Amino acid sequence: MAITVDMSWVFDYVGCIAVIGLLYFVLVGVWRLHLSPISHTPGPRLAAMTWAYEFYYDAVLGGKYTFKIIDLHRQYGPVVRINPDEVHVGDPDFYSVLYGAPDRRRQKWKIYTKQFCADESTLSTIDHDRHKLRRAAMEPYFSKLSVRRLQHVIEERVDALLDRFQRLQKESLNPRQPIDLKYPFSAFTNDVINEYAFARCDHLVEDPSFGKAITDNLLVQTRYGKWNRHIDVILKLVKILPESISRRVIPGMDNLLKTSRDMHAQIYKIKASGNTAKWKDGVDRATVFHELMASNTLPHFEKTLQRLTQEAQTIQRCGILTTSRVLTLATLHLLYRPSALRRLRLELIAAMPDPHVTVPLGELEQLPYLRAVVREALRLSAGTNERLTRVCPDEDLIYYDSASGKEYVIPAGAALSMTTYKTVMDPELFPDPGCFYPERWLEDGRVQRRQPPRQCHVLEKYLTVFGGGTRQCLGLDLAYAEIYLVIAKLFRVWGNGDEDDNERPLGEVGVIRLVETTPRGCQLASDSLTPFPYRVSDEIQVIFEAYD
Ligand code: HEM
Repeated sequence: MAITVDMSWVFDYVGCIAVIGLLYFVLVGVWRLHLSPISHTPGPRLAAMTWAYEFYYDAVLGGKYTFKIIDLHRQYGPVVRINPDEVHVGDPDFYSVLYGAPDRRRQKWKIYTKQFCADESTLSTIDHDRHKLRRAAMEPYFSKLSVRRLQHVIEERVDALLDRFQRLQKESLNPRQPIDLKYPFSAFTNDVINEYAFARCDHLVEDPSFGKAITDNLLVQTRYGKWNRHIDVILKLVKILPESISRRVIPGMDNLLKTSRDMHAQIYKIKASGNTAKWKDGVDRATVFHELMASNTLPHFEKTLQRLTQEAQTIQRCGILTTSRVLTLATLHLLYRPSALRRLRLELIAAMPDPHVTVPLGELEQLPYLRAVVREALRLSAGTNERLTRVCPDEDLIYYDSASGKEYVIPAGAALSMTTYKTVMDPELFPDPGCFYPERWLEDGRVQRRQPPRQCHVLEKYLTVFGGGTRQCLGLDLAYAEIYLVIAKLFRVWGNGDEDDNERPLGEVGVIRLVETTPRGCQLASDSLTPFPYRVSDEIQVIFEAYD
């Protein structure tokens, strides 16, 4: 006799769950489209209804949402809703309103900070007052004054880098083998941040591959930021797996964990030696963590090992690829535009007649063309090329669109963002935005003959690559110091083969040749917090030909 099992209850349950699910999605959709405090903002309905819209551009297409947002502004105007909870403003003049003066409270947004995977760091701190407290304790260490006082620390690494460039051909089995510039420059910025902030040096500049694996791992890690923003649970799960497994699941994970362990051990040592004779032992100057531990303003609960390890990791991560990208772009564009390089070198030779004599940073920063080159390289790097999101907890922000006469009120508590890449690539502000024209930063600068000169001090306010307001980059002065010192010293002694042999300036050591690389090939292909495109074709290949 056949036994029949009544399965109808299973179908009843499934049907019930499906109806509840459908109802939930309908209600969420109605809320997002019609009832949410930002429902009046223009934008694609799909983006307003579901996160899948952004996820598609971020994850499926791979870092394309910034470019899509720029398109959306063309279609919908200066204010666009880009996901269920966030509004994006495309007007560069709104920057100071959004990021605010020091007395305006600005919070970060949880969904934005998830990508840093370091919730307790200053960078990820959501609350305005807590951020202020954490930042104030570190600020003196990264101030302009401190950076100038430690110029010799940075300069020692610049000299090591230049030394290495001179030896490259002799060290290589194939002297015609080009190198990808991002590796030596990332090795340099890595060494500097470790020396400057932690009084330790891994000597990546002297490493045969310039610490290639470490840079590659950092690049891979920047990609996880996007995924983590959407589905952070995956990384959380991977982190609790045994390391032998997690390193196989996620490439670059072993480096992330190793850095975290190293930092942890280093901070543990400092903490353990507090109030003992060993405090500051083994370092020739107090590190930022000695200062943080000793800080009277930072309460005890802010000095935990876990928090300070996250702080150390973000300082390191923030300072390496960003600055290295600017150095790489400056070198590429100067080699590609001989007239700009010639003008820069004339200025450097006059300012540094003996290339071995140290020129104070303050003097280098006053050289007009060098200053213009640094600004233009920063502009082309776009800093972090993703939007920076803020929440204004206690004021509505009002945007008035003069073209349409419309006023948009963005209510307190809503997530609001702007993208520096959009500003620095705006042809209205920077004609021919993809091209390298340091001249636009000179007082009477004009990019093309037919264009009227623009006042460069007017442009300065649009160079927002370091962010703005209370959350502006903490390492700004350190980054400037690295960029000025490398570009000045590098191009003081290396040319591009433009001069006759008998015109060679005193101290010139060789020629840098660009190999099969064009600025067009190196334009931004995908957005991420760290401005490096990932495609292999974006390598910037050069050969250093040292004179005998
Ligand atoms: C050209 C190089 C650099 C660029 C373009 C850059 C850009 C930025 C930007 C845009 C932010 C704001 C992020 C946000 O609002 O969420 C930021 C924050 C930060 N940067 Fe940089 N950065 C650079 C170099 C450095 C260096 C060398 C350090 C090393 C100390 C550093 C450390 C930090 C830290 C700690 C923060 C968080 C500040 C805070 O939240 O108060 N950056 N950076």
